[in-house]
Amino acid sequence: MLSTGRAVTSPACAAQRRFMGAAPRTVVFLAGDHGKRAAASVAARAAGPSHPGVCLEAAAPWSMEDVAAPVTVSYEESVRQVVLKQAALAASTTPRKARLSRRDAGVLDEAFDRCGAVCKEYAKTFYLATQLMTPERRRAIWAIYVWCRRTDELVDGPNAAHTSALALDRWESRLDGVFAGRPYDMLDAALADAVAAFPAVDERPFRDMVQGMRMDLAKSRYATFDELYLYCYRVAGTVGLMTVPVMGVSPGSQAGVETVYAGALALGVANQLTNILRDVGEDARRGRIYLPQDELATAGISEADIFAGRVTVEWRSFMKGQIARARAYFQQAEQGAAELNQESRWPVWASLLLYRQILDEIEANGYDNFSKRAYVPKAKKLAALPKAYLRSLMPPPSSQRRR
Ligand SMILES: CC(C)=CCC/C(C)=C/CC/C(C)=C/CC/C(C)=C/COP(=O)(O)OP(=O)(O)O
Repeated sequence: MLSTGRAVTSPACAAQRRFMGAAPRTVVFLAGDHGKRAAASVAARAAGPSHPGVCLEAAAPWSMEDVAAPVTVSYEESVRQVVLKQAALAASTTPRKARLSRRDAGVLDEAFDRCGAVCKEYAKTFYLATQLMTPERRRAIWAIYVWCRRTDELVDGPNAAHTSALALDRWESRLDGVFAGRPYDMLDAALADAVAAFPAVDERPFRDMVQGMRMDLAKSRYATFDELYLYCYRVAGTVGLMTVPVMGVSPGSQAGVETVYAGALALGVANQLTNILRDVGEDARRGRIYLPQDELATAGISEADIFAGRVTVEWRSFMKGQIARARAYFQQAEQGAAELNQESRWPVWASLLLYRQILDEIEANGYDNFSKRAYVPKAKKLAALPKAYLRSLMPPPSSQRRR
């Protein structure tokens, strides 16, 4: 249910339009979080009259209070609303018609085997750690992984130069087919079967990921961290929202499903920020800078510095701040990971511990991420597996709390 109240265009929206030439985007403030609402309300009054062409990106139940003072919010807040909505779907058991008949079981087995093979090839450690999960969960995770990989390849793969907005539109229609039980090919059929088996898996994060690919086609600069956050949510945080309903929350958890979803989002954001920090040089050679421009300016770093790969005092200090922020997201992810179903925790801890180590390697390289690629040596990667396994055996902290 959406309000009919006054809404205003956010500064972040204006920045986005500057970069993307997009239609005016307005986000209205939604239920909860009184402190932020008060602050946002002041911002809204300052922003002036409402804007035509309102587009609501976040939808959640309204209270009368919210109707009285709907105001603009940051992308971070609108993503938070998406997460809350996804968490509310966690208990969803409405069956989907997408399951193929028993006759097709052989075809599906083959499709899932293929998904497993792709996962094994590109994400070995993660694949290995999925072996502890129940077969139904494991195959669903592989199918989701393969869909994400194929989506990413549209803008990052060998044929990326030929990917147009139209190709992404077609890919999105195929996605609708998956959720409607009309898969296009075998790999889509595997995903259709997975989302039928786990009805709490919603189409929204999948569509948002395609939006992330659209952003990549249209944009090569990010004005603020809020803009970058939206990008990180779309291309990586969405993976967390797609997979949590499959992985499941520990029956002993008292943490609330929102904590788990927020942790999953945080892991995606942390991984993506890490990926960005590792690849600054590589991205710059493609003319791309995935770092907040306002923060670069404050640090006294110009685009020319980045293109020339200058590892200055300013750069090191800037990188320290960026790394600290990525680590904070990893920390939030830990809280969610600990509350997952025990058999699903291992792959999550493995990916968290492994990816976080890249940040240590950037430090070890003296913050030179222009000419050196930070990578985790094989021995360290292997050592992370038993460490992750031990972590996965620990009961959810919330189950230990006294009630
Ligand atoms: C923490 C909780 C509660 C749940 C976990 C939910 C999950 C699985 C989140 C994972 C999110 C994730 C793996 C996002 C992808 C992020 C990312 C930057 C992937 C990079 O992929 P590649 O491009 O293949 O990486 P490399 O370039 O390092 O090979």
